[in-house]
Amino acid sequence: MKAQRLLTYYLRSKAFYYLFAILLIAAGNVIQAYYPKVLGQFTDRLKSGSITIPDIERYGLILLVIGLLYGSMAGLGQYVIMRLGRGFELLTRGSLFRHFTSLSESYYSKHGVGQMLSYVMNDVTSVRESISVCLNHTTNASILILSAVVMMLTSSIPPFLIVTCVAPLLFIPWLVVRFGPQIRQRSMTVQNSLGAMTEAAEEQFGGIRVTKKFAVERIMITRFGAKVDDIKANQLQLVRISSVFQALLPFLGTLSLIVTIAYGGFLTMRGSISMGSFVSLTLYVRLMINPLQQIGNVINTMQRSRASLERIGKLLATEGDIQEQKEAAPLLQHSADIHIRSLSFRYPGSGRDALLGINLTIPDGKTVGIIGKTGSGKTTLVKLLLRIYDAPAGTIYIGGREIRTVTLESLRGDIAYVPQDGFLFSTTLRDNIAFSQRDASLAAVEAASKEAHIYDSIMGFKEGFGTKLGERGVTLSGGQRQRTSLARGLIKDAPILILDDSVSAVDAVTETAIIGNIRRLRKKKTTLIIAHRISALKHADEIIVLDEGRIAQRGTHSKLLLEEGIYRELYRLQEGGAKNASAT
Ligand SMILES: Nc1ncnc2c1ncn2[C@@H]1O[C@H](COP(=O)(O)OP(=O)(O)OP(=O)(O)O)[C@@H](O)[C@H]1O
Repeated sequence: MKAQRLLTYYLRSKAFYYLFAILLIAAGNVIQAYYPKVLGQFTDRLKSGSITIPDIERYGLILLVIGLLYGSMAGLGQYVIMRLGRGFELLTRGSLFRHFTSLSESYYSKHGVGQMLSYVMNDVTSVRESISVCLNHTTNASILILSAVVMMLTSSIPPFLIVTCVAPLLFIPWLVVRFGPQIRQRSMTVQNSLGAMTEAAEEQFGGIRVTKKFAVERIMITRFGAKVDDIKANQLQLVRISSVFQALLPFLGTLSLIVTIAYGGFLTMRGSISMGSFVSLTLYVRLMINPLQQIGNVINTMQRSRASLERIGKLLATEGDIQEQKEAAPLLQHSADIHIRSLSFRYPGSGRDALLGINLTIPDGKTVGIIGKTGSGKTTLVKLLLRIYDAPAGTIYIGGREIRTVTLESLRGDIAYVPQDGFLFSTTLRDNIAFSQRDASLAAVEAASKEAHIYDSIMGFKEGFGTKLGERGVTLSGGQRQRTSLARGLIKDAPILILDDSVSAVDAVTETAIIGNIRRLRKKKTTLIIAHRISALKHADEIIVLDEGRIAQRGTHSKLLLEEGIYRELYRLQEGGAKNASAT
């Protein structure tokens, strides 16, 4: 599993530091295990009446040194382990992010942003905590228990007494086998419900404006409340089983202590062992109760983190649907003509074809317009051109090359795609426009903004192109956002430009001006204009009318106006609307 490999790789690469930390903690605990011995000797001296004031000072000093050494060594060891844990967190988050960027749109359409955040936040934190807590507590506990056992065995306490006293602890492995898988299973359920809650939260926050406009806050609160209740129920189940498990381990320790006091006390009364041995034995057994609690903690945490590791592993094993061929070469730019041959496409899991039998040629340097009712397959065609989804083999060619045989970077680099609602990042307007051309000069950014008719709006902001968007910046209107996104596409000056309803949110006058600019700029460059308004594409060399995934009509604007069909009907409706509007 990839996640486990990531963990093993990290632990191996930092093995030296981990070893150093473990040694420090171990040494601290070995030193701490001396204190019952010191107290036992002190008790015997006290009881025999041979103790002097300098002896008391000496014993006090020894205990102080034990405390200081233990505190500093174990503390430093813990610090190193915690630091390394943070390093793992960083590495895993980076790997997950890189992996997310390699996944295809079909993954994102099925998994919400919230769920992805949950992997990056909850699961990674859970694994990080487990590394730190497990190493820390395991070292602490095992060394302390081992030291206690060794010290007991090397003391004057009879071995049969030691074995009897620690016998209840032999049930620990049984408890681990009994409870471990259940804790892991329930942790998995909790992590899944946490993911669902983060996803719901992300969706609710994203849609908060719509919620408010429709005054359905109560419904949204109820829906979100249901997710929270789900987590609560799952977490309570986990807490219940974890608590029982964690309580049983120290309970076994308490049983040991009871046996020690009863049996050890009996032997002391009979004079079989000294009072000092009895005190030491009691302290040793008591010393083991805390480590036992820690072991319980470790096992709990480990089971939880195994659940998270499994989730991360599954995610890392998911591969993007769109894979680049090993022998893929860059798209040659001799010619930017597009050929589509008998293309039919159906989305994975969908019951109907989004495109059916499409044959289309866009000669190099020509402009083609695509119009059609909503849902007729216009955007699907673009997604296939960009390989957001894979079209069947042998159906799409650019510059004479089947698009599956070219590198994704060159394919997407040679196409400037301007969607209807291009996402703008929370950064400056300049950075948003120069998104794919990071080194573009301010003059180039300004020129693209002028072509997209957004320049004046930007200059109206106090900080011009340095204006920040998003949470701490300005909020653009729908039309301003669209034109900023258009400027981002135009600055790319790519061999192929695709406008997907990219001027739908601007007024008719601005649209005419923008289309005029695009015609001038793209005179000898391949351009695909998708629009609902005929005015945006009537100048195209060829216009395709899509209807339910098929090409219903094709031709120039004037030819299509002469034909009976969807185009003429649309023209009649749109022109009629425009005339009515101008008449009123
Ligand atoms: N990811 C998807 N999974 C399944 N079906 C999809 C997916 N995306 C689109 N579709 C379906 O494919 C068909 C064509 O959608 P497409 O987005 O291409 O239409 P469109 O012509 O661009 O519409 P609009 O003008 O509204 O943007 C529709 O029936 C739509 O429901």
